[in-house]
Amino acid sequence: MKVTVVGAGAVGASCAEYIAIKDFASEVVLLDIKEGYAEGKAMDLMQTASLNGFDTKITGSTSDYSKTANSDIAVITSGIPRKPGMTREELIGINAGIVKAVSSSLIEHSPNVILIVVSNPMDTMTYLVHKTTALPKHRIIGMGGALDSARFKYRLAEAMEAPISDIDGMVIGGHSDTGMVPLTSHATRNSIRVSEFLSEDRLQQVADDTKVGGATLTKLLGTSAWYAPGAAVSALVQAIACDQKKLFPCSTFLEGEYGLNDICIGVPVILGRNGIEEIVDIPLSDAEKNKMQESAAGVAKTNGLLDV
Ligand SMILES: NC(=O)C1=CN([C@@H]2O[C@H](COP(=O)(O)OP(=O)(O)OC[C@H]3O[C@@H](n4cnc5c(N)ncnc54)[C@H](O)[C@@H]3O)[C@@H](O)[C@H]2O)C=CC1
Ligand SMILES: O=C([O-])CC(=O)C(=O)O
Repeated sequence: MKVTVVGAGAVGASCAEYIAIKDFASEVVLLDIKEGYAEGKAMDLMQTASLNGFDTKITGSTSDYSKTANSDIAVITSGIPRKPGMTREELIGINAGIVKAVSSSLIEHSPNVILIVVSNPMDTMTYLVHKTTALPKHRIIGMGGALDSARFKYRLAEAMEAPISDIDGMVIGGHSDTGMVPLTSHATRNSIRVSEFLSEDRLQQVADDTKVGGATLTKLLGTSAWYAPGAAVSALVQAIACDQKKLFPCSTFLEGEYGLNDICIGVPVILGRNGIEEIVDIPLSDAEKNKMQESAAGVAKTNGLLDV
């Protein structure tokens, strides 16, 4: 199993590290445009192998896509992150050109690749890849919901003073400060609805904190987060590589599911060796349906800024 990660910055390197530590891939190639940067990150990570007990071979490349040839999975993290006070949508001007060029180079060298798009604004970047490449839709996956759901579970556990392993919950919708739809009515603590433990106001606070999870960290760090994003990407890569058939919310091209068309947005999907093996269309309450429609309208507005 060969995995390429484009962008050896904060998220790309974290993602490569988690993939290596889980030891399910034979090879990880890190690629960046900064001269020597990916090679340096790869060497540094390889020097953790004997300490962390993995055999995954990590190599680096400066813009040489021949090194990525025949990748089974490729992750696109190349592009700029936001600074405090910015929205993800403001990154579109620079990141769209990068994501378009990178996806085309990846596919040229790995025609059977499954692409995972991370660069922001992620739903629009996923749509861009859908519109500008000939890849079938099940091989274009946007990562956002897995991260947002992890943050949702963190906030729920915090509010209930419960261990995170007790909590289950999911966030669908657009990966944006306003567009996320945390499914509070479906969230549970060991199969008991979280509304049994938390007041309506506290649950609303959890949902609000979840939606601005990325912005909160950006304010604290001066740039956006990388540990949880890297871990979320590695979980998707592992689900595909190991054919786990796991359910994650991912951004995928919709054709009528959730009443939406011609858009990539976060919905529950099953991930296995073929990429997105099924879109799971779950029943939503009227309030959740409305939030999903509003979220889609926001993503569509950003998509309208693309030149496709
Ligand atoms: N979807 C999600 O849930 C998340 C998305 N992100 C996004 O991921 C992206 C990366 O974030 P960070 O790693 O923190 O940024 P970073 O600045 O640390 O790393 C980005 C890397 O991309 C490289 N790069 C730029 N243009 C390139 C090109 N054409 N080819 C190859 N490499 C290129 C840069 O040299 C840099 O090393 C940002 O757009 C950020 O908003 C970050 C966290 C979560
Ligand atoms: O907040 C950002 O800009 C990066 C990101 O998507 C996240 O951490 O959720």
